[in-house]
This record gives sequence, C-alpha cells and structure tokens, in this order.
Amino acid sequence: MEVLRQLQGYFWTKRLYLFLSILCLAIATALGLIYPNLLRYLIDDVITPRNFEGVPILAMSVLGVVIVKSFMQFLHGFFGGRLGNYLAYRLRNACYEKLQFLSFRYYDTAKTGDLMSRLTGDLEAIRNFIGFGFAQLLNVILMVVFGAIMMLSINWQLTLITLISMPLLAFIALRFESQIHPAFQEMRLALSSLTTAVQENITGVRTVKSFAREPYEVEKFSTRNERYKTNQIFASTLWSRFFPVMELLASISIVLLLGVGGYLVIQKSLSLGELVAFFSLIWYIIGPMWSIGFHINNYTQSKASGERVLELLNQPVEVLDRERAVELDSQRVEGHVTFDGVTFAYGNKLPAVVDINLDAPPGTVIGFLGGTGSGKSTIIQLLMRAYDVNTGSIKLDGKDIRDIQIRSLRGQISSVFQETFLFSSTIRNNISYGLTHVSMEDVIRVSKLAKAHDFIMELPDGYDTVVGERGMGLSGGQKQRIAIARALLKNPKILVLDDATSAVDMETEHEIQSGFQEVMRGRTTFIIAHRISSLRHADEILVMNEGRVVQRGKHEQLIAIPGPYQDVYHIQYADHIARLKDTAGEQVKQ
Ligand SMILES: Nc1ncnc2c1ncn2[C@@H]1O[C@H](COP(=O)(O)OP(=O)(O)OP(=O)(O)O)[C@@H](O)[C@H]1O
Repeated sequence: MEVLRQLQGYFWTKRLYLFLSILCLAIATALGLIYPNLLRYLIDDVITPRNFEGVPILAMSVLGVVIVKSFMQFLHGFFGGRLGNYLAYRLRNACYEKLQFLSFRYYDTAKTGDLMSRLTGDLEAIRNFIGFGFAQLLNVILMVVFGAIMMLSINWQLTLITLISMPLLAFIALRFESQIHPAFQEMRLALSSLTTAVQENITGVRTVKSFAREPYEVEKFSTRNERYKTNQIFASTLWSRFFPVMELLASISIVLLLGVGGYLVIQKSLSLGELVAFFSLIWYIIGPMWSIGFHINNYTQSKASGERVLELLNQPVEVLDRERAVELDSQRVEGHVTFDGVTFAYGNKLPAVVDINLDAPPGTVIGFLGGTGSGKSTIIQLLMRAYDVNTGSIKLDGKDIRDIQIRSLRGQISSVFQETFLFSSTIRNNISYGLTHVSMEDVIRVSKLAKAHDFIMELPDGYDTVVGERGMGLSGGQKQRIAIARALLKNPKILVLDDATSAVDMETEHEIQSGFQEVMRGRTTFIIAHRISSLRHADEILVMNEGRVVQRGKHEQLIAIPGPYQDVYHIQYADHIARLKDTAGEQVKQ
C-alpha cells in the first residue's frame, strides 16, 4: 500500500478515470447478478408452470443486460487504459529526468541493463495494475459481497454451507501471495541481471571477440539464464499447486450444495429454480476466488516493480545546487580557477587526491602528468562538480563552485575525454550537440581547428554522415577530433583535455595543438596527458603521484631537475636526447 501511496502523486490528477473505471466494472458485475435471477424465473415461473408466453420478454431482457454489461466493460477498459497510460507516461518521464540529474556516484555502480528493465518491464507492470488490475481486485471483493447478499436473499442455510470453504480459499490465496511475492522479486532481479549480460556483451563485443572469450560469455549468460529459469520454475510450481487446491475446495462447496440443496428441494423448502440460481451464484463467487490468484499475482508483480521504480525515483542526488547558488553571467566569467587544499576520496576508499593547491589565472594552461590512478582525472571531475570535495575548496573567479549553480558552472567548461561518445546521429549534430541555432559555418570552423574537416569531407555524406552510438566506422583518432570540435563549439571559458589526443598520432596531435594555441587564447585550459609533447607549452605542469603533487613548474624547469618528470622525459625523448648527445660529441671532436 505504501507503494501505491507513493505512486498516487503520478496519477491523482486523473483520478476521475480511476473512479469511472471502477464504477463501470462494478456496474458490469452487478448486472452479472441478473443472470441467476433470470434462471430462477425461467425455471420457476416459465418452464415449471409451462407459461411460455414469458419467453420473449425474458430473451429481450437477457439481450438488454448483455448489451449494457458489454458497454460497461468497454468503458472500464477505456478509462483504465487512459489512466494506466497516463501514469506510465508520467513515470517514464520522471525516471528519465531523474537519470539526467543523478550524481556521477550513482552511475559508478549503476547497471545499464537493470535501469533499462526498470524503465520498460517494471513500468509496464505498474501500468497494467493501476489501469486494470486495481479495479479488478476491488471487483473481486464486490463480486463476493454481491453474490453473498444475493444468496442470503434466497436461502440463508444454503448460503452458510456454500460459503464454508471461503475462509479457507482466502487463507490459501493469502499464503500463496506471501510466497509468490519474493519469488517475483527474485525473478525480476534475475531478469535484469540477464539483460545486463546481453547489454554488456553487445557493448563490449570487440573486447569479447579480441580475447576470444565467446565461450566464457556464453557460460556467463547461461548461468544467469539458469538462475532466471530456476526462479520461473519455482514460481510456476507455486502456481501449479495453487490451482488444484482451489479447485478441490470449490468442489467441496459444490458437493455440499448439491447434497443439502437437493434435500431442501425434495423437502419442498427450496424451489428448483432457486437451487439452479444458487449453482450459478456459487460460480459467481468461486470464479473471483480462482482469479484472485491472478489478481494477487498481478498486484505482487506490480508492487515489486513499483518498489524498483520508486527506488530509482527516490535516489538521493548527492551533488545538488545550494539554496543560494548563483547563476554565472557568461559574459563576465573570466576563468580564474583556484584549488585550495583539496582532498577527496571516492566513498570509503583511500583519498584519490590529497591537499591539491593550484592557481590558474584566466587564460593559463595547466598540465597534469602522472601514472595511471595518480588522481589527474579526479581533479577535473572535482572542478566540474561531478563530486564535491571532502576538504578544501575549488573557486572560480573567487567564488566557491559549491555556491554556483551546477548547470551554469558546467556551461563554462568544455571537456574532451579519452573515450569519445558519439550519439547515433549525423556528425553535424554530434558536433553541435545540445546547442540550437548553430550555423554550418561555425561547425566547419571548429572542425577545421580540430583537424576533423578534411576526413569528414571524405565521408560519403560529409557532415550529414550518420554515426552509430559508438561512432562505428570512425577511427579512435577521428572520434576524438569530433569530440574536440564539439568542445570548441561550446566556446567555454575553461577547456579540459583529458587525454584528449591520446588516440591521434604525434603529427596530428601537433597539428591539433597548433590549432589549440588559437582557441586556448583567453581560456583557462587543463591538459591531462601522458605525452610530454602535449604539455611542454603549459604555464604550469603538476606532476602527480598517488594523489599528491610531487613536482610542479614549467617544462624547462622540470627537465632540468632530477625527478619523475625528467625520467618520463628521458624515456619519451630517448632517441632525441641520444641524437643531441651524438651531435654534441661530434662537435667536440671537430
Ligand atoms: N568513479 C570512481 N569510483 C571509485 N574510485 C575511483 C573512481 N574513479 C577513480 N577512482 C580511483 O581514484 C584514483 C585516481 O583515479 P584517477 O582516474 O583520477 O586517476 P588518473 O590519474 O586520471 O588515471 P589515468 O591516467 O589512468 O586516467 C584511482 O585509485 C582510481 O581507482
């Protein structure tokens, strides 16, 4: 019920549909009660006294009842459908919106397949229950109550005998519910783990194939499939036990009714028509008892689904705008970035960065060099407020970034990452991603700066070439150049290049960087690179190791002193240094 209460907010504006749907179903159900009465009339007042002139009226009444009942059932479906679809529409939008604003931390552990199944299968189950299942569950109760009243009006002794098995039926249905609910929850989990396996397999197909790990993947899938199958078998075993037990109990009622009812008819304290009416009423009551299993199943499924959807919707957003967070005036932003004693750890792990201090006046270029996992990308993530710092502060133009609206802050920062994500759209749309009213001239201008224009023009449809979600058909370097063009088009005050040219060759990197000289002017730029060639023009280079800055300075200063920077320089420029030494040696000889 708690789930229903929480979902209520998503359909309450359309509650009229819910009430109308329930009302129409209740009318249809009430009309169903007319049949046993017609049967009684047919037997007691038409057939037994051979009074056949009543038949046409009877036939017309049946037809009338059938038409009205069918119409009410149509209206129940109509309003229920409207309600269910409206709710599913709102929940889908709410979930998608939530996914947009959830913090990076959530995505660190989230599984795509699992999220997809919440947005599809789970939403569908909720739609079905709120649209139809809920009204039908209420209707089951109505049928039992109406039926019992009707029976009582005919004969109270027989009613008691007939209803004797009802508490047992209800008990079994409830016991069944308590077992099937966890089974369904388990089944949903197993299904989402199955979809996750498929999704990861498709995304990582290149890795799978290059490692020839197809048998491992098949094995992995089959284990999860096995789990899903076991869950399904367990649930269907519960189902298969449920039906025979219900049938047995129902049959006991019928046998009792036949015996006692037949005796009463012989004793003439019950008419034949009344006994037949009772027989049809017993099905009127037992029918819902049978289907109560289905409705309870429907309810438990959608309850489990509702919990999963609500769990997503209730996820706390860790990085939020503060109450008084300001919006930046993009015309006025200068891009002065300072880090003041910044320390940060992911969850309970050891700190990823420790006591980082940095001053990047507007327009300066800051380089980061360091081994993998040394904390370079973390510094950038903190600047974007993907996470909030644990201690210390990061300021933009003297203002703590936690006091700036996240959207506004990120609007000033353009990032190019090592991994480029391209949307399944045209190259032009990928470059102008999220920006409206961008002229083709601008797209071409930034593409030229990113050295992407030439290869784009060689593609069959130029800028209109459609690329897949992983940029199928483009090389890693080409994708990176598109990402660089995309970042430049945003015209940011702060530019972040996180291993952005790792996939291009040295020559292209040099070309791109000469283009950058122009676009970096007036922007504060952070470059993370493994190649010294990418950093040598930086105003300050920070050498990182295990989350700490171990060396800092300009390229010329750093190569002059022994330390990690000089070591990397020696490794990367070994040939160059050897050549320099040879030339120097020859000059000495001469
Ligand atoms: N999302 C995350 N959740 C938990 N730990 C993380 C996360 N991202 C990074 N880390 C950890 O933080 C530390 C710093 O990682 P970071 O990505 O900043 O290093 P890096 O210097 O950029 O490495 P690389 O050059 O390999 O990209 C590492 O120990 C890493 O395992």
